[in-house]
Amino acid sequence: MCGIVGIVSSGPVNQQVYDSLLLLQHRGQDSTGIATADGSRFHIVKAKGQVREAFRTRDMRSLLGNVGLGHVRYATKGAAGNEQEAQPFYVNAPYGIVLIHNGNLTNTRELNQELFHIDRRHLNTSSDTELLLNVLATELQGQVSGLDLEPDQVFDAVANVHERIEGSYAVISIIAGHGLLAFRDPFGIRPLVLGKRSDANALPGVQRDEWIVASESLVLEASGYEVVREVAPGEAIFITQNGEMYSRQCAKNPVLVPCSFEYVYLARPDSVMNGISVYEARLRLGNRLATTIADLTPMGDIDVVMPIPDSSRPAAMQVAQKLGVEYREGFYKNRYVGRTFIMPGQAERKKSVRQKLNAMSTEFKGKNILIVDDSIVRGTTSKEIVEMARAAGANKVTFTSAAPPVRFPHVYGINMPSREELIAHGRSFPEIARELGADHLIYQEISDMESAIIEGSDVKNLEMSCFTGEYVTGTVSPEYLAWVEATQRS
Ligand SMILES: O=P(O)(O)OC[C@H]1O[C@H](OP(=O)(O)OP(=O)(O)O)[C@H](O)[C@@H]1O
Ligand SMILES: NC(=O)CC[C@H](N)C(=O)O
Ligand SMILES: [Mg+2]
Repeated sequence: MCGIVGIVSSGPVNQQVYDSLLLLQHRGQDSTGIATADGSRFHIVKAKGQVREAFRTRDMRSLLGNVGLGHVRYATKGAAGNEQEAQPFYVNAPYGIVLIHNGNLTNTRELNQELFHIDRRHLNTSSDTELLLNVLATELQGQVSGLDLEPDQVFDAVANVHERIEGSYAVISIIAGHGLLAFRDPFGIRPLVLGKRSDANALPGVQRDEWIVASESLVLEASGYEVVREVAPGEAIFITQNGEMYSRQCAKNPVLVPCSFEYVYLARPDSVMNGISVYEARLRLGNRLATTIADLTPMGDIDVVMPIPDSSRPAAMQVAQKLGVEYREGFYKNRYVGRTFIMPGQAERKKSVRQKLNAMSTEFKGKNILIVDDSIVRGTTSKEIVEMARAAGANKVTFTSAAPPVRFPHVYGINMPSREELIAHGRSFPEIARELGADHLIYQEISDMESAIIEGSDVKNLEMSCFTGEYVTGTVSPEYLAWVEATQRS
């Protein structure tokens, strides 16, 4: 999923980009990077790890310039621990371009061939973002003849990029000496929001705006930007170094199909995405789940409802309220351990669940516990949690998930490439419950998840492939999925 941000100001942007990345840390913990443009000169710092540990004071001092972008990575293509694949990526022609990307391309094999055999471009990593940058550079090269660059030339290049690449992509890029470019794939699978505020650095008497594009609206809110709007699916925004903003629809048949998993787990609850408050969507997911639970479980069987911190809290609160059962927090969370699902490697994820959560026996002894999590993917968290609840003296453990069973690989920016690792793949509900060690297991229905998320909004469809096996981009074939399964590690 990754977190991305780009800013155009008339003063230095390094601290603003850094602060924004801290707010997006929940979207990626593998590596991080910032690029700034000082006139036509780029300054780039990227490193493994999280924002606070990656950037030193001397790095920040080197990041000069009034246009900047930043990235926190959760790897989906290439290796998580590889510094070479940390973003941003850079190419020197035309003009000099740096680029960051949230999403995952699904035609990388074809692009690799095209870029090498036709465009004569060399790629030095297995990152799909490096491919994307080189496609953009090739298409931009095709549009320009001199040193000048018109917004329409940039938009024509993006239109060609849309024709060539497939998958999900929210992209921010700086074209040296010209400005900041941002665009979103024709399905708007990954989020991107545009904001502005009056530029306090502007020269006396000059009125200009400072612009920001970011993965989540909370970044804008926290820094005093007003939300202008979401970047539309297929749309490109170009903001010159002087703060003039241009936009154009660059895709032929754009249609909004945003990722359902953003609402279930990825995004921060205080963000609004595509007009939907993530927090409210999670409350509604809890309401719907409560109805399913009430249909399937005799109420006398539950003494307390418990969330698994952090992401399931809003849903669990609603489940408790709707069922009229007490809400208790029995798992204490160590705030210094990050999100376990986005850590690379199963051994680390498993170890971290124990480091992160501890069961307080006073809340469990002799009780029938209904546990609510936002989702069960590999079952890493739920297996450990059930064991911990039992060790803490729980009588019966009912495990519930505010999302439906995850049965299919995700190829649009969440690293779950193989079916085998998904606990719900090829298993019936009783079999999954047995695997988890739970007495009962209840999942949200797919249609309830969809309605809960989009209720009251203009969004008509959601990208739900990991629940349904239906992929919105046409070329995701069984052969492609088998190739991903065979070649990608999670
Ligand atoms: O079945 P699994 O493979 O374990 O994946 C699902 C779990 O991972 C996530 O938690 P995470 O610790 O990443 O983040 P959170 O603190 O936001 O809940 C999610 O909230 C579930 O608890
Ligand atoms: N999760 C993401 O958005 C990943 C971006 C890109 N595919 C990478 O692996 O670096
Ligand atoms: Mg969790």
